[in-house]
Amino acid sequence: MEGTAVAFAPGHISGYFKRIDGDSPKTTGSCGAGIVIDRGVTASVTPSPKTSVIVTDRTPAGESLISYGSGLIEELLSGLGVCAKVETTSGLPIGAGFGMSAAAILATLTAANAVFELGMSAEAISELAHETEVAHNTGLGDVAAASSGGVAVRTAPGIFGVSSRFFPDAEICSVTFGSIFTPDVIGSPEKMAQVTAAFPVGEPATFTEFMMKSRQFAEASGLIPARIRPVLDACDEAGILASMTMLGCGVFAASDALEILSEFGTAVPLKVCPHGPTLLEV
Ligand SMILES: Nc1ncnc2c1ncn2[C@@H]1O[C@H](COP(=O)(O)OP(=O)(O)OP(=O)(O)O)[C@@H](O)[C@H]1O
Ligand SMILES: CC(C)(CO)[C@@H](O)C(=O)[O-]
Repeated sequence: MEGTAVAFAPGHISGYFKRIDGDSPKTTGSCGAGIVIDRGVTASVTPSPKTSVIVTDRTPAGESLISYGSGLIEELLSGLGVCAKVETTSGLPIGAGFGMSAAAILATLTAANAVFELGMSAEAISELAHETEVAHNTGLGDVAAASSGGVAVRTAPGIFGVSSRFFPDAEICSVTFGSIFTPDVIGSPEKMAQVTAAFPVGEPATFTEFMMKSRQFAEASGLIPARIRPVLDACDEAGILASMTMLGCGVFAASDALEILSEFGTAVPLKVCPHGPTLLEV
Protein backbone atom coordinates (compact mmCIF):
# COMPACT_ATOMS: atom_id res chain seq x y z
CA MET A 1 0.00 0.00 0.00
CA GLU A 2 1.36 3.41 -0.96
CA GLY A 3 0.33 7.03 -0.95
CA THR A 4 -1.69 9.15 1.41
CA ALA A 5 -5.43 9.58 1.78
CA VAL A 6 -6.94 12.68 3.33
CA ALA A 7 -10.50 12.90 4.65
CA PHE A 8 -12.64 15.47 6.45
CA ALA A 9 -15.41 14.77 8.94
CA PRO A 10 -17.64 17.49 10.39
CA GLY A 11 -17.95 18.34 14.07
CA HIS A 12 -21.22 18.30 16.02
CA ILE A 13 -22.64 20.60 18.67
CA SER A 14 -24.98 18.62 20.87
CA GLY A 15 -27.84 20.80 22.14
CA TYR A 16 -29.49 18.20 24.37
CA PHE A 17 -29.13 14.49 24.98
CA LYS A 18 -29.90 11.59 27.25
CA ARG A 19 -27.82 8.46 27.66
CA ILE A 20 -29.39 5.15 26.62
CA ASP A 21 -27.64 1.98 27.72
CA GLY A 22 -28.07 -1.06 25.50
CA ASP A 23 -26.49 -4.49 25.85
CA SER A 24 -23.46 -3.57 23.68
CA PRO A 25 -21.65 -0.42 22.43
CA LYS A 26 -23.63 -0.78 19.19
CA THR A 27 -26.96 -0.38 20.98
CA THR A 28 -25.67 2.12 23.56
CA GLY A 29 -25.66 5.83 22.79
CA SER A 30 -27.96 8.79 23.21
CA CYS A 31 -31.17 10.39 22.03
CA GLY A 32 -31.16 14.14 21.52
CA ALA A 33 -30.46 16.74 18.87
CA GLY A 34 -27.52 18.75 17.62
CA ILE A 35 -26.00 20.71 14.77
CA VAL A 36 -23.51 19.13 12.36
CA ILE A 37 -21.06 22.00 11.77
CA ASP A 38 -18.79 23.01 8.92
CA ARG A 39 -15.65 22.86 11.06
CA GLY A 40 -14.36 19.42 11.96
CA VAL A 41 -11.28 17.22 11.66
CA THR A 42 -9.07 16.55 8.66
CA ALA A 43 -7.10 13.30 8.87
CA SER A 44 -4.26 12.22 6.63
CA VAL A 45 -3.33 8.55 6.65
CA THR A 46 -0.12 7.18 5.13
CA PRO A 47 0.71 3.44 5.36
CA SER A 48 3.85 2.94 7.43
CA PRO A 49 5.65 0.01 9.10
CA LYS A 50 4.77 1.47 12.51
CA THR A 51 1.73 3.47 13.66
CA SER A 52 2.26 7.07 14.79
CA VAL A 53 -0.30 9.80 15.38
CA ILE A 54 0.16 13.57 15.49
CA VAL A 55 -2.78 15.60 16.80
CA THR A 56 -2.83 19.30 15.89
CA ASP A 57 -5.48 21.94 16.07
CA ARG A 58 -5.93 24.84 13.71
CA THR A 59 -8.62 26.89 15.40
CA PRO A 60 -9.52 30.58 15.09
CA ALA A 61 -7.32 31.14 18.17
CA GLY A 62 -4.24 29.82 16.32
CA GLU A 63 -2.45 26.60 15.51
CA SER A 64 -0.89 24.27 18.07
CA LEU A 65 0.44 20.76 18.44
CA ILE A 66 -1.85 18.95 20.89
CA SER A 67 -0.07 15.62 21.23
CA TYR A 68 2.06 12.93 19.75
CA GLY A 69 -0.10 9.83 20.00
CA SER A 70 -3.83 9.20 20.43
CA GLY A 71 -4.93 6.01 22.18
CA LEU A 72 -8.25 6.23 20.37
CA ILE A 73 -6.76 6.33 16.88
CA GLU A 74 -3.99 3.82 17.60
CA GLU A 75 -6.51 1.28 18.87
CA LEU A 76 -8.72 1.88 15.86
CA LEU A 77 -5.91 1.15 13.38
CA SER A 78 -4.72 -1.86 15.29
CA GLY A 79 -8.30 -3.23 15.23
CA LEU A 80 -8.26 -2.86 11.44
CA GLY A 81 -4.94 -4.71 11.30
CA VAL A 82 -3.07 -1.82 9.65
CA CYS A 83 -0.17 0.49 10.59
CA ALA A 84 -0.02 4.10 9.42
CA LYS A 85 1.33 7.56 10.02
CA VAL A 86 -1.76 9.59 10.92
CA GLU A 87 -2.09 13.35 11.28
CA THR A 88 -5.34 14.79 12.56
CA THR A 89 -6.04 18.53 12.45
CA SER A 90 -9.04 19.82 14.39
CA GLY A 91 -10.72 23.02 13.26
CA LEU A 92 -12.08 23.64 16.76
CA PRO A 93 -10.70 22.93 20.24
CA ILE A 94 -10.82 19.32 21.46
CA GLY A 95 -13.03 18.51 24.44
CA ALA A 96 -15.09 21.67 24.12
CA GLY A 97 -18.38 20.17 22.98
CA PHE A 98 -17.68 20.25 19.23
CA GLY A 99 -17.53 16.47 18.80
CA MET A 100 -13.90 16.48 17.67
CA SER A 101 -13.25 12.92 18.87
CA ALA A 102 -16.08 11.56 16.70
CA ALA A 103 -14.87 13.67 13.76
CA ALA A 104 -11.29 12.42 14.25
CA ILE A 105 -12.44 8.80 14.24
CA LEU A 106 -14.72 9.24 11.22
CA ALA A 107 -12.08 11.16 9.23
CA THR A 108 -9.32 8.66 10.06
CA LEU A 109 -11.48 5.68 9.17
CA THR A 110 -12.62 7.27 5.90
CA ALA A 111 -9.01 7.96 4.87
CA ALA A 112 -7.73 4.55 6.06
CA ASN A 113 -10.53 2.79 4.21
CA ALA A 114 -9.42 4.48 0.98
CA VAL A 115 -5.65 4.13 1.28
CA PHE A 116 -5.73 0.50 2.50
CA GLU A 117 -8.64 -0.41 0.17
CA LEU A 118 -10.53 -1.96 3.06
CA GLY A 119 -13.85 -1.97 1.21
CA MET A 120 -15.86 -0.62 4.16
CA SER A 121 -19.22 0.99 3.36
CA ALA A 122 -20.08 4.40 4.84
CA GLU A 123 -22.44 2.53 7.17
CA ALA A 124 -19.67 0.15 8.33
CA ILE A 125 -17.40 3.16 9.00
CA SER A 126 -20.09 4.86 11.10
CA GLU A 127 -20.83 1.63 12.97
CA LEU A 128 -17.18 1.11 13.93
CA ALA A 129 -16.71 4.81 14.77
CA HIS A 130 -19.79 4.77 17.04
CA GLU A 131 -18.69 1.61 18.84
CA THR A 132 -15.21 3.11 19.39
CA GLU A 133 -16.64 6.35 20.84
CA VAL A 134 -18.99 4.52 23.18
CA ALA A 135 -16.34 2.04 24.30
CA HIS A 136 -14.05 4.94 25.26
CA ASN A 137 -16.83 7.11 26.75
CA THR A 138 -15.74 9.97 24.47
CA GLY A 139 -19.21 10.44 22.97
CA LEU A 140 -22.65 8.90 22.65
CA GLY A 141 -24.49 10.51 19.77
CA ASP A 142 -21.87 12.52 17.88
CA VAL A 143 -21.01 9.80 15.34
CA ALA A 144 -24.66 9.11 14.48
CA ALA A 145 -25.21 12.83 13.90
CA ALA A 146 -21.95 13.58 12.06
CA SER A 147 -22.32 10.61 9.71
CA SER A 148 -24.37 13.00 7.59
CA GLY A 149 -25.20 16.73 7.69
CA GLY A 150 -27.84 19.13 9.00
CA VAL A 151 -29.49 19.54 12.37
CA ALA A 152 -29.88 15.91 13.41
CA VAL A 153 -32.65 14.68 15.72
CA ARG A 154 -31.90 11.31 17.32
CA THR A 155 -34.76 9.29 18.80
CA ALA A 156 -32.84 6.03 19.40
CA PRO A 157 -29.24 5.17 20.27
CA GLY A 158 -26.75 4.10 17.61
CA ILE A 159 -26.17 5.04 14.01
CA PHE A 160 -29.70 4.23 12.85
CA GLY A 161 -31.24 6.41 15.55
CA VAL A 162 -31.46 9.66 13.55
CA SER A 163 -35.17 10.24 12.91
CA SER A 164 -34.89 13.54 11.05
CA ARG A 165 -32.43 16.05 9.65
CA PHE A 166 -33.18 19.60 8.60
CA PHE A 167 -30.89 22.07 6.89
CA PRO A 168 -31.43 25.68 8.03
CA ASP A 169 -29.34 28.36 6.33
CA ALA A 170 -28.51 29.74 9.76
CA GLU A 171 -25.58 31.86 10.91
CA ILE A 172 -24.31 30.19 14.07
CA CYS A 173 -21.68 31.55 16.37
CA SER A 174 -19.79 29.99 19.23
CA VAL A 175 -17.35 30.94 21.96
CA THR A 176 -15.50 28.51 24.20
CA PHE A 177 -13.54 28.81 27.43
CA GLY A 178 -12.19 25.29 27.59
CA SER A 179 -13.02 21.70 27.97
CA ILE A 180 -15.19 19.49 30.08
CA PHE A 181 -13.80 15.95 30.13
CA THR A 182 -16.65 14.01 28.49
CA PRO A 183 -15.96 10.62 30.20
CA ASP A 184 -16.34 12.26 33.65
CA VAL A 185 -19.87 13.35 32.78
CA ILE A 186 -21.27 10.54 30.66
CA GLY A 187 -19.65 7.96 32.93
CA SER A 188 -21.34 9.39 36.05
CA PRO A 189 -24.71 7.77 36.93
CA GLU A 190 -25.67 10.77 39.15
CA LYS A 191 -25.04 13.33 36.40
CA MET A 192 -26.81 11.17 33.84
CA ALA A 193 -29.90 10.91 36.09
CA GLN A 194 -30.26 14.72 36.19
CA VAL A 195 -29.62 14.93 32.44
CA THR A 196 -32.33 12.34 31.76
CA ALA A 197 -34.81 14.23 33.92
CA ALA A 198 -34.04 17.40 31.95
CA PHE A 199 -34.68 15.85 28.52
CA PRO A 200 -37.25 18.00 26.66
CA VAL A 201 -40.65 16.72 25.53
CA GLY A 202 -41.33 16.44 21.77
CA GLU A 203 -39.04 16.75 18.79
CA PRO A 204 -37.95 20.03 17.16
CA ALA A 205 -39.12 20.64 13.60
CA THR A 206 -37.41 24.01 13.18
CA PHE A 207 -34.08 25.57 14.13
CA THR A 208 -35.82 27.92 16.59
CA GLU A 209 -37.51 24.99 18.33
CA PHE A 210 -34.15 23.19 18.50
CA MET A 211 -32.49 26.22 20.10
CA MET A 212 -35.30 26.64 22.64
CA LYS A 213 -35.28 22.98 23.64
CA SER A 214 -31.49 23.05 23.95
CA ARG A 215 -31.57 26.00 26.35
CA GLN A 216 -34.44 24.56 28.38
CA PHE A 217 -32.45 21.32 28.70
CA ALA A 218 -29.19 23.08 29.60
CA GLU A 219 -30.88 25.02 32.42
CA ALA A 220 -32.50 21.90 33.90
CA SER A 221 -29.48 19.61 33.41
CA GLY A 222 -27.27 21.09 36.11
CA LEU A 223 -24.41 21.14 33.60
CA ILE A 224 -24.06 24.91 32.97
CA PRO A 225 -20.68 26.16 34.26
CA ALA A 226 -20.70 29.56 36.04
CA ARG A 227 -18.14 30.80 33.50
CA ILE A 228 -20.67 30.85 30.66
CA ARG A 229 -23.60 32.44 32.55
CA PRO A 230 -22.65 36.06 31.60
CA VAL A 231 -22.51 35.04 27.93
CA LEU A 232 -25.96 33.46 28.07
CA ASP A 233 -27.28 36.57 29.88
CA ALA A 234 -25.84 38.88 27.21
CA CYS A 235 -27.46 36.81 24.45
CA ASP A 236 -30.78 36.80 26.33
CA GLU A 237 -30.62 40.59 26.69
CA ALA A 238 -30.01 40.97 22.96
CA GLY A 239 -32.88 38.57 22.15
CA ILE A 240 -30.51 36.00 20.63
CA LEU A 241 -31.23 32.31 21.23
CA ALA A 242 -28.21 30.67 22.82
CA SER A 243 -27.28 27.59 24.84
CA MET A 244 -24.35 25.57 26.18
CA THR A 245 -22.17 23.42 23.90
CA MET A 246 -22.67 19.88 25.27
CA LEU A 247 -20.19 18.92 26.65
CA GLY A 248 -17.85 21.86 26.82
CA CYS A 249 -17.43 25.13 28.65
CA GLY A 250 -18.86 27.22 25.82
CA VAL A 251 -21.91 28.81 24.23
CA PHE A 252 -23.44 28.51 20.78
CA ALA A 253 -25.84 31.13 19.52
CA ALA A 254 -28.32 31.26 16.68
CA SER A 255 -27.83 34.13 14.23
CA ASP A 256 -24.80 36.31 13.79
CA ALA A 257 -23.84 36.96 17.42
CA LEU A 258 -20.17 37.58 16.61
CA GLU A 259 -20.12 41.05 18.18
CA ILE A 260 -21.72 39.95 21.46
CA LEU A 261 -19.73 36.73 21.82
CA SER A 262 -16.46 38.50 20.93
CA GLU A 263 -16.77 40.54 24.11
CA PHE A 264 -16.12 37.32 26.02
CA GLY A 265 -13.50 35.50 23.92
CA THR A 266 -12.59 34.36 20.41
CA ALA A 267 -15.95 33.93 18.71
CA VAL A 268 -16.22 31.55 15.76
CA PRO A 269 -18.82 31.86 13.00
CA LEU A 270 -20.17 28.47 11.94
CA LYS A 271 -22.61 27.10 9.36
CA VAL A 272 -24.65 23.93 9.27
CA CYS A 273 -22.60 21.34 7.36
CA PRO A 274 -24.67 19.80 4.56
CA HIS A 275 -22.74 16.52 4.46
CA GLY A 276 -20.99 13.85 6.54
CA PRO A 277 -17.43 12.47 6.17
CA THR A 278 -15.79 13.23 2.81
CA LEU A 279 -12.70 11.86 1.13
CA LEU A 280 -10.60 14.85 -0.01
CA GLU A 281 -7.55 13.24 -1.56
CA VAL A 282 -6.26 9.77 -2.33
N1 LIG B 1 -8.61 15.36 16.62
C1 LIG B 1 -8.31 14.31 17.39
N2 LIG B 1 -7.34 13.45 17.01
C2 LIG B 1 -7.04 12.38 17.77
N3 LIG B 1 -7.64 12.08 18.94
C3 LIG B 1 -8.61 12.90 19.37
C4 LIG B 1 -9.01 14.05 18.61
N4 LIG B 1 -10.01 14.67 19.27
C5 LIG B 1 -10.22 13.97 20.39
N5 LIG B 1 -9.39 12.91 20.46
C6 LIG B 1 -9.32 11.94 21.54
O1 LIG B 1 -10.56 11.85 22.19
C7 LIG B 1 -10.41 12.07 23.61
C8 LIG B 1 -11.66 12.64 24.19
O2 LIG B 1 -12.02 13.79 23.53
P1 LIG B 1 -13.39 14.48 23.94
O3 LIG B 1 -14.53 13.54 23.74
O4 LIG B 1 -13.25 15.14 25.26
O5 LIG B 1 -13.39 15.58 22.82
P2 LIG B 1 -14.56 16.12 21.94
O6 LIG B 1 -15.17 15.01 21.16
O7 LIG B 1 -14.01 17.27 21.15
O8 LIG B 1 -15.53 16.68 23.01
P3 LIG B 1 -17.09 16.51 23.15
O9 LIG B 1 -17.35 15.03 23.26
O10 LIG B 1 -17.37 17.24 24.41
O11 LIG B 1 -17.72 17.11 21.95
C9 LIG B 1 -9.18 12.96 23.69
O12 LIG B 1 -8.54 12.87 24.91
C10 LIG B 1 -8.32 12.39 22.58
O13 LIG B 1 -7.65 11.23 23.01
C1 LIG C 1 -22.62 12.90 25.17
C2 LIG C 1 -22.38 14.03 24.20
C3 LIG C 1 -23.11 15.27 24.65
C4 LIG C 1 -20.86 14.31 24.22
O1 LIG C 1 -20.38 15.04 23.20
C5 LIG C 1 -22.81 13.64 22.77
O2 LIG C 1 -22.09 12.55 22.33
C6 LIG C 1 -24.29 13.30 22.66
O3 LIG C 1 -25.08 14.21 22.38
O4 LIG C 1 -24.66 12.17 22.87
